[in-house]
Amino acid sequence: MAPLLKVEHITKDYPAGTAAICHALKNINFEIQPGEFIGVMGASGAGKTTLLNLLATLDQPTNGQIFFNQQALTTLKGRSLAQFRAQQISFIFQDFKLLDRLTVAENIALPLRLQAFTNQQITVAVAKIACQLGLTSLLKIMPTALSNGQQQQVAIARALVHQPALLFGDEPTGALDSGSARALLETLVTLNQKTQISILLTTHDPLAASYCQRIFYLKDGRIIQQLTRQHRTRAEFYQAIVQLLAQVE
Ligand SMILES: Nc1ncnc2c1ncn2[C@@H]1O[C@H](COP(=O)(O)OP(=O)(O)OP(=O)(O)O)[C@@H](O)[C@H]1O
Repeated sequence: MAPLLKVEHITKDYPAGTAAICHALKNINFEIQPGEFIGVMGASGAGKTTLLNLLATLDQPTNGQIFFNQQALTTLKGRSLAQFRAQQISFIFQDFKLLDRLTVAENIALPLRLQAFTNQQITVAVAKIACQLGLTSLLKIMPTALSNGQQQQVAIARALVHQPALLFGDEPTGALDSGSARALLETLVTLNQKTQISILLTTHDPLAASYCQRIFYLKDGRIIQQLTRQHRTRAEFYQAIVQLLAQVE
C-alpha cells in the first residue's frame, strides 16, 4: 500500500540570535500508512511541534521532502494548498481552541462553513458526528458551559466533521484530568478503527502514547527510537513505553 505520508531527510533550522542556528530537526525519515495511529514523544524542545507544523504545511522544512499520497507538499501552492489544508488534514490542541461566542453546533460546523456546503448538508453532517461522539444533547450549549473533557470531544467533532484523511493532535490530553484523557483517547481509537482516519499526536505522557499503534521518540531533533505495539495489550505497551523513557530520558 502506498504510504499516506512519507517524510524524507527532513531538517529544520531556526535562527537563534546573532549568527547562531537552532537545528530543531535533523534528518527525519518515516512513513505513515493510511489508518495508522502514531504518537510522537520527546522531552520539551525535542522538536515535536516543529515536526507537526511541517507535516501540516504550517511551516516549511529547511531541507528534505514530505509527500502526502505521493505528492510533494512543497508543490502545493495557492488554491491546491488551501484545499489540502481544508479537506485532508485537521487539528486538535491542548487548549481546544473552541470559539466561545458560538454554540457547540456552530463550532462543529466551522470547517464546513469554510467550504461550499449547503445549510442542509451542514446540519446532517453535524448531527452525524455529534451522534457518533455522544454530543447530541449538547449541540445548543455554549462551550464555556462544558467540562474540559466535553470541550475536547467537541474539538474532535469539529476536527472530523469534514472527514479529513489525517488528524494531528498537539498534546491533546495535556489539559485533561486522567479520566477525561482516557475517554478522549478511547474516542480517538474508536474513530481510528471505524473510519480509518490516520492520527498523529504528540505527547509527553506514556499513558496517551500507549493508545497509539506506533511511537517515535524524538531527542534533540532526531528520531532515536521507534516502538510498535503489535500484539501487545495496551497495558504491556504502556510498560514498554515507560521502560523506553527510562532508557532515553
Ligand atoms: N520559531 C522558532 N524560532 C526559533 N527557535 C524555535 C522556534 N520554534 C521552536 N524553536 C526551537 O526548536 C527546538 C524544538 O522546539 P519544539 O517546539 O518543536 O519542541 P517540542 O518538542 O514541541 O517542545 P515542547 O514539548 O516544549 O512543546 C527548541 O530548541 C525550540 O527552542
